[in-house]
Amino acid sequence: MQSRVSDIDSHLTIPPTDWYQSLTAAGLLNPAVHGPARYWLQVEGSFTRALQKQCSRSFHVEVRREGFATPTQEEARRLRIPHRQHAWIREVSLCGDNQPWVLARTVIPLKCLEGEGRRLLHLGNRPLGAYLFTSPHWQRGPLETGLCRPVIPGQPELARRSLFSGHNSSLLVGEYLLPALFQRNTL
Ligand SMILES: C=C(O[C@@H]1C=C(C(=O)O)C=C[C@H]1O)C(=O)O
Repeated sequence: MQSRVSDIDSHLTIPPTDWYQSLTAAGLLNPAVHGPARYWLQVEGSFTRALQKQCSRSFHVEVRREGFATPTQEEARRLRIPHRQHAWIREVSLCGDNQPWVLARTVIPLKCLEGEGRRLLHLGNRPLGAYLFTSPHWQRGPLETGLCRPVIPGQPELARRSLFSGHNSSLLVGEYLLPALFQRNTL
């Protein structure tokens, strides 16, 4: 997988994360989910759109790592694909007003890349949400809440994730909230 991550911003990497079926379940272990991040853990519709609404100047997507790689065992299980099967894995920063607000990791199984799904290989800095929410094929499943275990100071502590299901395949989108997003006191 090609990486564009430098040492300077290594805190902008995704820590190991435990996933819970609901915000309430995660809240029993970490009440921070009910704090200022709560809105972002639950907001429906396109996350990109929700972030764009919060920007005063600009929004952009920065690709950090992208390529064929092996998902984690837990991701493979969630996607119901064989453990060692490669998938297209895309990791990006979603930046508001030139600051990283969210890290996103999307695992796209081979089956999703067939036919018009090939476009997913060439998104570059265009947000995935623009593709998923303008195509009638994709349906979002329920949101899970993630509690991260940061290993480097500044890494995200809270996350959300959901499956998007297409014709006969699903992809998995995880969004990891950086404190810069919800410590801005604007919501
Ligand atoms: C899934 C969406 O797409 C967003 C864009 C992403 C990307 O470009 O890789 C990743 C995660 C998302 O937050 C969305 O807007 O809801």
